Amino acid sequence: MATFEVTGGCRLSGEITPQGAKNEALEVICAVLLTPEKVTIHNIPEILDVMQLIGLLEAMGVVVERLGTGSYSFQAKDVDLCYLQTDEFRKAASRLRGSVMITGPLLARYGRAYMPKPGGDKIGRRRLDTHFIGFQNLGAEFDFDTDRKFYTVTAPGPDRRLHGAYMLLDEASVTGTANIVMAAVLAEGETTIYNAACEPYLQQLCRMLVRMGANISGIASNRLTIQGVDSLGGTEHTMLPDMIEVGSFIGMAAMTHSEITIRNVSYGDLGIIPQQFARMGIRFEQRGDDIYIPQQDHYEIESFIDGSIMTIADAPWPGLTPDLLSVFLVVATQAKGSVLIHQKMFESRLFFVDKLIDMGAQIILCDPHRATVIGHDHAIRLRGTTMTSPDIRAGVALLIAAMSAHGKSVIQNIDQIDRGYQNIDGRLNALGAQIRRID
Ligand SMILES: CC(=O)N[C@H]1[C@@H](OP(=O)(O)OP(=O)(O)OC[C@H]2O[C@@H](n3ccc(=O)[nH]c3=O)[C@H](O)[C@@H]2O)O[C@H](CO)[C@@H](O)[C@@H]1O
Ligand SMILES: C=C(OP(=O)(O)O)C(=O)O
Repeated sequence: MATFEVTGGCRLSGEITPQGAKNEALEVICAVLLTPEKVTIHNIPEILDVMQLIGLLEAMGVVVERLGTGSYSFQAKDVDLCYLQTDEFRKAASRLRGSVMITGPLLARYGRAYMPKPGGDKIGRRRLDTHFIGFQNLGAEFDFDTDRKFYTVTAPGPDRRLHGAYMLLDEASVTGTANIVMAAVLAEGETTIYNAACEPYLQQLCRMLVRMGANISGIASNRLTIQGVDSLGGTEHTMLPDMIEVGSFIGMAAMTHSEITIRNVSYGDLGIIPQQFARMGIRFEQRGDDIYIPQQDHYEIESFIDGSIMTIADAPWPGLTPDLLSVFLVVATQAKGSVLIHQKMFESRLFFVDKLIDMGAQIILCDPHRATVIGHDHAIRLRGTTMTSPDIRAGVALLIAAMSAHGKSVIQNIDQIDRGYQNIDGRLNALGAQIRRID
């Protein structure tokens, strides 16, 4: 089990550029299955989850070429659907969440798809109803083998083609919307998806599909209308920077009293994230497309206008992404003031606070969804300790805690961090951190 040994108390300085967005990568890479033509994608983060998805596509027969760092071409001329019924596929696909998005494209193009229960973070129940009810709305038949935890979907009729439909999703599921959009672009007729997720990565997916020949309107809204087409062609696509990485670096700079510049953040696509950090009292400046964070000794959490304690809660885009709440929580441990962190979407994502409490943080876990943090205002430093990363974002929150702490910390199970952050130790050490990877 790979481990980080972190020497706390080092201030960072300099510039850092965010990697391409993990969650966009998982969507757009699955979309290459929609066409026999070549699709070239730039700014792909070469992180564990993404490399596993690329490996999965290769095993399915997609010809993948690495053109340079983060640039790949994909050509899905002949896809081996039989591979999808092998144990090897089952094991590989169940290692990551994003693999679920091969279902929509395969169903659209070949009229059938198979999928094991996908992996991803163990952060509570992660149902897939939205995906499969969406496919059923398009006419597909669906079967779930409860013993093997295996899903099968089949398009209707002898021509095995999906049919456009109106649907109101019961929740704005990100991967669910991506899957249904990818199924609908090749369906016959018009599909309307209301209560669609509309975060920037979905917008990017839709724009890429339009360049491939799809007909989608309403992009960036929660109501997408898709006129099905007979086939799609190749394209070239450049991915956005990862907003979760940007947010993680802002929090890290504040916690470690560091002065850093985060380059090329695509500020307009960060939504409410900068505003939320500002409400935590963290100062920063937008400089062109960069974010400059000055060294600051204190940051004070605002109260609401009526004087009540601030709540930071997640919500579907344009609300605050749930993937940053662990970072907000750890940053609050050294703020002046108190905050309630309310993780509405996932029910098992806050248990890592036990580790922070061991380190000396003042946190009350109210229930699985809510934690109250009373900040130390840097009067008391966290103490280094040994901990295990339970999920990708808790992992990075623990890394931030360790970097700010007094003494050495050991973080085990850092595969969880590597799932989403590329060469995080190398990039942070270049700014002055002391993180040692022990294999
Ligand atoms: C590979 C990928 O892209 N993963 C992201 C994707 O996962 P994923 O697409 O799996 O997450 P979903 O959007 O489906 O839902 C996440 C959770 O939130 C709940 N939910 C969702 C929508 C809603 O309106 N109300 C609600 O309660 C769901 O029941 C589920 O438990 O989106 C999540 C939510 O932004 C992120 O945490 C994940 O990083
Ligand atoms: C929950 C996350 O990832 P996944 O959906 O891939 O498990 C995340 O990126 O924070």
